Amino acid sequence: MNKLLSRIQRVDSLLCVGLDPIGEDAQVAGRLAEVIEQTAAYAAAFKPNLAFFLSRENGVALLRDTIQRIPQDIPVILDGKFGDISNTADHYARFAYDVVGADAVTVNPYMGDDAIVPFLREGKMVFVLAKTSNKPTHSLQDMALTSGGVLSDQAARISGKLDEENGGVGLVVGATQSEAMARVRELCPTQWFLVPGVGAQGGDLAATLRAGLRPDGLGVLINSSRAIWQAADAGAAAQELMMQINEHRQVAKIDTVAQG
Ligand SMILES: O=C(O)c1cc(=O)[nH]c(=O)n1[C@@H]1O[C@H](COP(=O)(O)O)[C@@H](O)[C@H]1O
Repeated sequence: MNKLLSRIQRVDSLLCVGLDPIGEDAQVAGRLAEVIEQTAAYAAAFKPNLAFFLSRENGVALLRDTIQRIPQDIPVILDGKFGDISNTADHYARFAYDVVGADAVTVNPYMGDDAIVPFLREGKMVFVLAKTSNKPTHSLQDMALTSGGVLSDQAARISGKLDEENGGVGLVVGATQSEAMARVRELCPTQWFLVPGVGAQGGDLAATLRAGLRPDGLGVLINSSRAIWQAADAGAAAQELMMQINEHRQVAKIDTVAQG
């Protein structure tokens, strides 16, 4: 959390650069190096997605090299959407933190809080999936609870409780879900949200930030993967998105002041 906060302050950015490498194995290492170099100045964090590495020969080595290439002061969120019994989760945590050197992970809360706890470590952060950006035909997250609200609210509450007890726990809320974003922000007023879904998935940046930003203009990390990776100039694409985010942060701050 400290690493994230100092990085955000240093570059005045809430942009998370997603690293979902697509393309031939032979070209991918070079493109990863290029994207990291061109976008680092605008990145509050990087988020490599594990699937895009595991689908290649020597994917774990490529992931480790990629994380090592990222400047030390920029947090790395390994997006593995891990979620298994605690004994197994402990091994995923060792992989993420000790083998490849990530600072944070994404975790699927379907199996409950004991699937999340093994990832809680001093100096590390965990982002728990709450309301994801996809729109499935058959959704679990939208299922009504007998106690009121929907299942994704329960994921938010679990993450809130773990954050209260341990610190370092945030949530994943999709940028395509601005209504849900507002509800999750009510349930979790102080936690950090990792927000994928702008760019290629068409999420509404303005609505997302209006609903998700905390009154201090922080609390949200906006991720973009394909839109940056596929850009002719990845640095320019990252800078442009960072600036758009900052404009909305200004407006949100002005609105907050106006509302008293
Ligand atoms: O946990 C995630 O990062 C995630 C959660 C979610 O709800 N939706 C979502 O798209 N993601 C990830 O965020 C990235 C989005 O990529 P783009 O749509 O290319 O920007 C991918 O790595 C997804 O796996």
